[in-house]
Order: sequence, then C-alpha cells, then structure tokens
Amino acid sequence: MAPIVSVSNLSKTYASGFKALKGVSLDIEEGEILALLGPNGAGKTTLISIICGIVNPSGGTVMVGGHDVVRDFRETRAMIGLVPQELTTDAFETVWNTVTFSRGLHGKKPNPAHIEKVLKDLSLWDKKDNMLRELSGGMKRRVLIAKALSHEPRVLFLDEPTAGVDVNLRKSMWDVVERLRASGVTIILTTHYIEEAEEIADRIGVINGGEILLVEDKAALMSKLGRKQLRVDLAHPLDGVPDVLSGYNLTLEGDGHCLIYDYDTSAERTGITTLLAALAEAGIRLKDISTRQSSLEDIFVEIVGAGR
Ligand SMILES: Nc1ncnc2c1ncn2[C@@H]1O[C@H](COP(=O)(O)OP(=O)(O)OP(=O)(O)O)[C@@H](O)[C@H]1O
Repeated sequence: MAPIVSVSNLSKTYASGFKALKGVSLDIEEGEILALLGPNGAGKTTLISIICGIVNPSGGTVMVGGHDVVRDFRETRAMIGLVPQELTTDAFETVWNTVTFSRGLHGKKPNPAHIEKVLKDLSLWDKKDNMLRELSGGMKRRVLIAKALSHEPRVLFLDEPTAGVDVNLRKSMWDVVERLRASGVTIILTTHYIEEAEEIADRIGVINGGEILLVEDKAALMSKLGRKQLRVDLAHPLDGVPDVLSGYNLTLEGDGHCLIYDYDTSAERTGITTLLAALAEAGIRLKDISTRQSSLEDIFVEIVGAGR
C-alpha cells in the first residue's frame, strides 16, 4: 500500500539562512502512530508545518494521499488535522461554534452529528455552550483536538499534545489517541516525553539538527538497542574485579558492594548462568541479584549523543 504521507529529500532554509531541515525523507503508513522525538530546535515543528502546508519547503517534496502539498494545497489540507501547541482562537467564542467554524474553514458542509460525536468523544459535550475562556487548560487542549477533527481528517498531527498537562490528563489524551487510531486515523505526534512515545507509538522517528537519525518499529528498536544489566549485590565487598572474572564485562560499584554485568538482550547466550557459576567458584557470596532493561530514554540519549 502506498504511504499516506511521503516526504522526500525535504529541506528548509529560513530567511535568516538557518537550515532547519537537511534532506529529510520519511514515509508514514496509513493507520500507524508515529512519534517524532527530538530535542528543542531539532526541526519537528518545521517538518510538520511543511507537511500541513503552513511553511514552504526550500527543496524536496511532500505527498499526502497521493497529492503534492504545495501544488494541491486544498486537497492535502482537507485530509489533515493539526493540533498546534497553543490555542489561538477567540476566548469569547463557545466550544460548539469554534469547532463548527473550524469544519467550515476546511470547506466541509455542516455536520452537527459529527461535531456532537467529536465533542462527546473528547468529554467536552457538557461544555459545548461555554466560552473558551471558561475552560480549564486541559479542556482547552481538548478543544484544539476537536477543532483538528472537525473536518474528519485522515491524518492527524499532534505537536506536543501533552506538554505541561498533568498525569491524568496525559493518560486521557493517550486514550483519545488510541481510539482515533482504532477508527483508522493516522497519527503523528511530536513529543519530549519519551515515555509517551514508548507507551503509544508503533514507530519512533528520532530527529536532531534537521536530520532524521532513524525511523524504526518501536519493538524492534527496543530489542535491537536495548541492553540489560544484571546487578549482583555482594555479601562482602571486593577491592576490584577478580582476575578469574576478567573475561566478563563487569564493573564494580557501590564501594565494592555491587557487580554490574552488561549483556545484550538479542544475543543467543546472555552468559548469566556461567557468570553466576564463576562467582560461586571464586567463593564470592551474593546477597541479591536484579536486572534492569534500558528504556527508550537511554536509547534516545545514546542516538542523539552519537549524532552530535
Ligand atoms: N521562522 C523562523 N525563522 C528562522 N529560524 C527558524 C524559524 N522557525 C524555526 N526556526 C529555527 O529552526 C530550528 C528548528 O525549529 P523547530 O521549531 O522546527 O524545532 P522543534 O524540533 O519543533 O523544537 P521544539 O521541540 O523546541 O518545539 C530552530 O533552530 C529554530 O530556531
């Protein structure tokens, strides 16, 4: 199946001469949730803004649903919903009018039943007659999503949807995203919260300095780059790693009270069994053992660090 969004060799040089994107290529499949991770200034918003037709590219192309975003702006914009970082609508307008007006802006015929469904899905139905200024910050964010969904887009971009929201609201936003995916909407979100990507994305893209460093299936990324550590707490401290254990990738921590063993999760043999046997043979008594798996955060820090 052709990708719903296809970005090829995209570049952007702002008027200041700053190169925000340097030849980005990326295909997004219909129905997936792609998380774009990157530090401040990586180029995430620039990339999204070009795909949504808000910023002009300096080079390269973007196709959405088979249409070029520059040449066929109206067609592609109608297929896209964008949830920006900030609310810029009229504070004295009601929720209902704001969302209904947004649908009209995209050239769609009125459909009160659809607006009602969107507001109910986002738990905003009982606020439909309230003015935006009467809503809490979390509700305002949900209004942004409602606006972006008002014209039934096939692709939804969420630019840092949960920045600055509390844990409960973040979880409820994730639920909303899950339900949207279940209804067939393709979702691209940018985030600084790696746990967010870890929780809800199918694929992860890492962007830094205007370049895509990698795009990978989340599970594959975690198993390929994920490392595990075995922590062995010792009954008696050691002065150093004994020579008989020098063949293992061991470090001594905690003032000699703890041995750390790094091993590869994808390797056929982890070496744990032989290590434990070697410890017993060397007469080293253990107090406790535990394992720790690297998180997406560790992986991200490693990738961005290596790209610098
Ligand atoms: N209109 C502009 N003129 C000049 N430079 C710009 C403009 N907009 C963005 N930039 C620069 O382009 C780079 C990428 O910005 P962008 O907003 O795309 O990053 P981001 O990854 O979304 O960052 P953040 O996570 O902080 O939102 C930054 O260095 C920024 O200063």
